[in-house]
Amino acid sequence: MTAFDRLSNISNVLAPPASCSTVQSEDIPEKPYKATVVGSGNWGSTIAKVVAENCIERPQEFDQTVCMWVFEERIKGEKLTEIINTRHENVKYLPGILLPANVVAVPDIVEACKDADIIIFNIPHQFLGNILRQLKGKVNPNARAISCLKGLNVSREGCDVLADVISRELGINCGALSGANLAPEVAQCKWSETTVAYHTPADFRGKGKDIDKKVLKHLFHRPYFHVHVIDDVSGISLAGALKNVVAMAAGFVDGLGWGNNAKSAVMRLGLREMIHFAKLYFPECEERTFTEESAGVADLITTCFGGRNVRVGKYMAEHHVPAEDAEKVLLNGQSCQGIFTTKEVYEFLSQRDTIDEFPLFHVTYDIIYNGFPMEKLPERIERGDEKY
Ligand SMILES: NC(=O)C1=CN([C@@H]2O[C@H](COP(=O)(O)OP(=O)(O)OC[C@H]3O[C@@H](n4cnc5c(N)ncnc54)[C@H](O)[C@@H]3O)[C@@H](O)[C@H]2O)C=CC1
Ligand SMILES: O=C(CO)COP(=O)(O)O
Repeated sequence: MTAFDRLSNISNVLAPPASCSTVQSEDIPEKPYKATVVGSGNWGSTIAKVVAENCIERPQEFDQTVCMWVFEERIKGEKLTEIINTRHENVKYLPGILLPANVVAVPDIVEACKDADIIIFNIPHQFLGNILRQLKGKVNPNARAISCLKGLNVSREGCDVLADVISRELGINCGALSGANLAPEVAQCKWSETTVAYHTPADFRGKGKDIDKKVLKHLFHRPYFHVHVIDDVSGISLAGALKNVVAMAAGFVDGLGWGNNAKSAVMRLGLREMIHFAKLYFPECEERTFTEESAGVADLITTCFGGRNVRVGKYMAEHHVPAEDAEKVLLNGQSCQGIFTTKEVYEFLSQRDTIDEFPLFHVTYDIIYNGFPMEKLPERIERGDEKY
């Protein structure tokens, strides 16, 4: 039985009571929008859960089935897709959380996306290029996308936010979702906020026919997951990527036992470098995205206190091991994006000859990749901080 054979059974089981629906007539589209999630890691599975809950509550607005593309692997001999579709739990990447039965795990990326009106990308960013190559020319040309990825694309040509890479490669408009959202907390329905950013495209087909900001709010907002929708796609994307570099440095401070004041200093300078980076290379960004949105300062704080990046940095300091080893020991297959982003940011700033304007990003790179002693971090950031 394929994943799709199961869909009709599932939607029968899930037909919601009429009282569940809070949809107003103006929100009802010509045909319910179909959402697909690409990715099934810690955050991918959590966002699939959030979206699937909303699809159940809004049957006139959204198709009842949410396909979730799963990078297939075997867990004790069983396929992960089969486990998800029968037990409704992602036992590897989001253990202990029951996924709604309308989340259907699909191992074939093209099949998962083929009828989607909205494709939500949620994978570690080192895998994005390969995914887009497989999807190119195969998605509905009228589809829209949202990137939940936190990372950057750096090449010889420059630096792009990932929403722009998705738009360019697939020819579909792409916004972003980013915020102070540690997945295990959101998955347990603990209250949090997030930021969604979306530009209505020039070829917008009209209300009821196309995704707009209100549809996105309905798709992602939950009583425990408060969505604020803005325009600044580049701003929330950069903030989500760059805070991972700062969190690695915050982890070094934790591991060295230097205390809260030192960690706050690193976070302060980190926020300053994040904003400086945005102003220099993405002038369309708004500074207040960094200082006022969940995707800005709040995400920096939560990641530096409870995220995987800070834990990896701390482990490196405590055990004197390379970042990749710490990632393997701590994360059971999950990914620490700060390791890649630190390198990508360093390479981009070096190409542009501006690395000296970013002493925290620079020393974090030197610690992870060049064996620079982390105890000397203050010397590097004190000196650099006075330059601008
Ligand atoms: N976990 C979290 O708390 C949050 C994560 N994010 C961001 O969301 C994005 C996705 O992160 P997570 O879902 O947490 O992923 P994760 O860190 O749990 O990564 C594991 C995922 O990578 C997949 N994978 C492994 N090898 C692969 C391959 N060769 N090709 C394709 N996929 C492969 C695995 O199947 C699994 O789904 C990242 O950019 C992350 O920074 C954003 C907010 C919160
Ligand atoms: O982005 C996140 C929280 O918003 C998750 O951060 P980590 O990847 O460090 O766990």
